[in-house]
Amino acid sequence: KGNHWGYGKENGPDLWHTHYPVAQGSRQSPIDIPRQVSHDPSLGPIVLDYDHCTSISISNNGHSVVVNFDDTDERSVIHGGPLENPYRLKQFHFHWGGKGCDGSEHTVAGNSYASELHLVHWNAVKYTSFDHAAAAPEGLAVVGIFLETGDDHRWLHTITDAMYMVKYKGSITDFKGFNPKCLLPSSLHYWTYLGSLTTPPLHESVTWILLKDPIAVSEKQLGKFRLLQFTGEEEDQRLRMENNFRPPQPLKGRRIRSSN
Ligand SMILES: NS(=O)(=O)c1c(F)c(F)c(S(=O)(=O)CCO)c(N[C@H](c2ccccc2)[C@@H](O)c2ccccc2)c1F
Ligand SMILES: [Zn+2]
Repeated sequence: KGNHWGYGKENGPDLWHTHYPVAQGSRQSPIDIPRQVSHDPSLGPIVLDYDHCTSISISNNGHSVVVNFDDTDERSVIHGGPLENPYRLKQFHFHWGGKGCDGSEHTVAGNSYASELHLVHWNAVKYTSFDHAAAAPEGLAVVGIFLETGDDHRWLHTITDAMYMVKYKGSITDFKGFNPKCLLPSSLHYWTYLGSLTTPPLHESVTWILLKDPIAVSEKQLGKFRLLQFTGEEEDQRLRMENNFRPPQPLKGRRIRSSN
């Protein structure tokens, strides 16, 4: 109905181009990362400076579960790697599949992971607001981290425990003092390429930085993501939030670089 986009048959990724023509643009995300990627020795390490980061809330916006941060100053930024400026952390969210199915957005040599975490940052040096940055070519930097099923992730519990408070679309609750540094894998080796948001408005404004090493989370923890609903409490339809991922898009000649 209308241009309310989603992940269902009637409003899913294959239909987004009708309201968001950029969906068929030249730098869309996600993509498949091929087995062989050119190594660029000039690419320095990515630095995640989250020590004074301030999470504010956790919310269900009908598309994903989102942890929002206070981005009114340079408290939590990433810099280095392919980035010319520091970028401020604004929010992070996840994409995941159905029971026993993979749900990452990027794939590696054709293989999907169970889930993918996105840390969304914006360039507050060059742009005056997130919304301006979000529509500008160098405006956003999103760090992607793959989740694979394995042992329990000791810190992910804080997020999955809060999920029962934001089960329905439109719900939000306090979520202070969470530092996403605890969700990083041991190695910060990464792939980087120029792409887009993977949801409408699909702005081609993202420098993607994908960490090569996945983190392990348990099937039980992933199951808690699927207790979330796409729909609001007042709606009679109860749609379980799962498979909220866009499939890989054409590379269209883009170069993908690998850190050491
Ligand atoms: N995979 S992705 O990183 O491209 C992505 C998502 F997949 C995604 F689901 C979201 S979302 O906020 O959960 C719902 C869609 O707006 C955002 N959220 C964007 C956003 C909103 C507020 C703060 C940071 C990021 C997105 O909603 C957005 C971007 C630009 C302009 C308006 C909205 C997003 F950036
Ligand atoms: Zn995302």
